[in-house]
Amino acid sequence: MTILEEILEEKAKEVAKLKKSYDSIKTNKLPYNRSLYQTFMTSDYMNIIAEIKRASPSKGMINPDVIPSSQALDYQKYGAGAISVLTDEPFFKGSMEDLIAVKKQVAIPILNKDFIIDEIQIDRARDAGADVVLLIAAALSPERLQILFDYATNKGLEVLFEVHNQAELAIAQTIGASIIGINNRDLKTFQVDLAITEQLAAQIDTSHTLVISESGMRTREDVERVKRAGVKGILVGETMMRSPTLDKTFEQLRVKL
Ligand SMILES: O=C(O)c1ccccc1NCC(=O)[C@H](O)[C@H](O)COP(=O)(O)O
Repeated sequence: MTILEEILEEKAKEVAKLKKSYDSIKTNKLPYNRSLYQTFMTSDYMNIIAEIKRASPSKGMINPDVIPSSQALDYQKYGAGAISVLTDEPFFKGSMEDLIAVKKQVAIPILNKDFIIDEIQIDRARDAGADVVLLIAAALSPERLQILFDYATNKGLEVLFEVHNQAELAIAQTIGASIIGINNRDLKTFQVDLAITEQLAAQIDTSHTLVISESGMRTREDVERVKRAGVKGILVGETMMRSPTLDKTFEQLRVKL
């Protein structure tokens, strides 16, 4: 079984529990309507989605003691265009409480980074104040992706549609995704290769579609490389979470477009 299959198996259990206990009507809803697309398409600098990521399957513990609200404030202060909060608990040690804490602190768009397989997770993301949700092409059938994509967009959320290969990109384009995340990490093998961004971005009309390069961003050279491929945004987790000097890390990665 691949790690993605393991994660999805756990998600199915989580969703089953959520369906028994989650009451959207009783939830204190936080506002959501900050547009990642608008912010990123009109910026002169490489936009950074800085991630709150305590742990991961590929790296184990990364920063278990992080305080999401203060980390998020720093991200915003140093120039993040958006913040991604990994809310999966079993594999990434995150939570929806992390997302709510971040939302209350900052004014920039918030991405709920999780493994969405059901509408109820989209309701929960929206109630918690997420502006953007993630759909991973490798996780679901094209039909199910279309249904969840429509569900999220009809509720006023933006969707970061994540792809890793040619076939997944074709699905994103058929569905009409306007924000495509190219994950450089193979979720089955954990191998990271920035050439994936170069190969796939070349097939996207980047004047209309916002392309985000995800995973493995460490240096200014990495960012310059994906910039040449037409990318306007990067999603950075581990490098941010391990940085002892976030101001310098942002300075290094936030290149002029
Ligand atoms: O990061 C993992 O090990 C991982 C494993 C299985 C599924 C997803 C995984 N990561 C989610 C992400 O896509 C990254 O958190 C994100 O792109 C940031 O990556 P990085 O900057 O390399 O931490």
